[in-house]
Amino acid sequence: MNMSPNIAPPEPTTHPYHRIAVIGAGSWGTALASVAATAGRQVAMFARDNETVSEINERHRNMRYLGDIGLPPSIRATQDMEDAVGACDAVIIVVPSRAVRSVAARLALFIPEGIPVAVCTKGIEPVTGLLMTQVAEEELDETPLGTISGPTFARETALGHPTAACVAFPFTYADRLTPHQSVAARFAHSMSTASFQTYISDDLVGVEIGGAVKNVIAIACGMMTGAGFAENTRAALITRGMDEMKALAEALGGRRETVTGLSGAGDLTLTCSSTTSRNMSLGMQLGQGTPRKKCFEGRPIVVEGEANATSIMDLARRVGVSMPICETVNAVLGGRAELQEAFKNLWTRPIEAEPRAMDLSLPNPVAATPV
Ligand SMILES: NC(=O)C1=CN([C@@H]2O[C@H](COP(=O)(O)OP(=O)(O)OC[C@H]3O[C@@H](n4cnc5c(N)ncnc54)[C@H](OP(=O)(O)O)[C@@H]3O)[C@@H](O)[C@H]2O)C=CC1
Ligand SMILES: O=C(CO)COP(=O)(O)O
Repeated sequence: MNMSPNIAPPEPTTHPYHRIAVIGAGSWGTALASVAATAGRQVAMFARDNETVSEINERHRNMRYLGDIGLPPSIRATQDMEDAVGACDAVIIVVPSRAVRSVAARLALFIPEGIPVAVCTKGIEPVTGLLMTQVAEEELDETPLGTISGPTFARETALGHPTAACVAFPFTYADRLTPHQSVAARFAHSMSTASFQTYISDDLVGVEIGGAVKNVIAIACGMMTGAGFAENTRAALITRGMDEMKALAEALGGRRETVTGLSGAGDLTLTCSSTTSRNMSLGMQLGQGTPRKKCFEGRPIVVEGEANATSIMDLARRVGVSMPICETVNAVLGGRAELQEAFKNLWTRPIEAEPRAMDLSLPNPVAATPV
């Protein structure tokens, strides 16, 4: 269990990381590279696609992702991961959850010792139930690992719309004595611009659980909207979804209040109310009856809530946390429940305490009501 945070914001004496490598040149990787370059950092991006590398270096655009947004010309792209990380002071991994382990394993071959890595992917690994930084830790050993997470649509971030995110790294004993010199503070300082506001946290578990679970709740909100339920229903799903996130974070050693911050409540607010969210959008299409194969017009889009619903539920069961909304989404996605019926069933569950500390163990009142 994390103790009280005792953390302080960056000070003028906080030294940023000057050279940042970004591994992954999709929409969020491109937006984060743009933030870092705007903050004055030297940025090297690793992209596996040759055309993307040429476009970024020559036209200062990433046509496949965010193609209409100009990028800072100082960003350098390369297809060679060793070249990207060779002279860096800090690394950002930003690939889909299914690729984090293989990317971290490859990075381990080149990364200089002691260089901090922020894993900005949102998910839980299938089978192992590990958070994304824990997956990276298995491959990168002693590397300091953390994340940057919050309500941050890539496109809006890259366009410079005011955005806020939490930079989370575990605190060492020394960090508690000089918090402004912590990895979290230095990373936050490195990524701060006039439109990208950073906050710091030492509760990596709380921040990562917020980022991973909100995607499933966003699918739930999309499903119920698409299926014709109304605003009361969405507000209930967001609020009770946050309760599920808090309970899981706490069971894993995180803090409940972290989940009320940018990475939990903030990201839920964003993604549960906008079809810019791929998770909300997938849910909405499914709720409207679109077959999965036809969603997004058949294009392969990264939808982390779909990719991680089962691993999140497996993890929740393992640590004994009840997550009825996530369970409903997982059952519908897996074809084990009919969407309308499954969401209606959420409203006939036994009465529970809010917050869930107290066990009321009351029967299902709907089932008990005489007809
Ligand atoms: N987009 C957003 O607004 C935000 C996204 N995130 C999170 O960031 C993560 C990435 O999402 P996002 O950037 O949107 O996804 P995208 O689909 O936009 O991009 C994914 C990128 O990862 C690359 N990639 C995939 N597999 C590998 C691999 N094995 N090795 C190297 N590169 C690989 C892809 O390369 P290629 O193009 O060659 O396939 C692509 O550049 C997700 O976990 C998401 O939840 C977090 C906050 C905001
Ligand atoms: O995580 C995100 C914003 O914070 C992006 O959400 P989607 O993956 O649902 O588009």
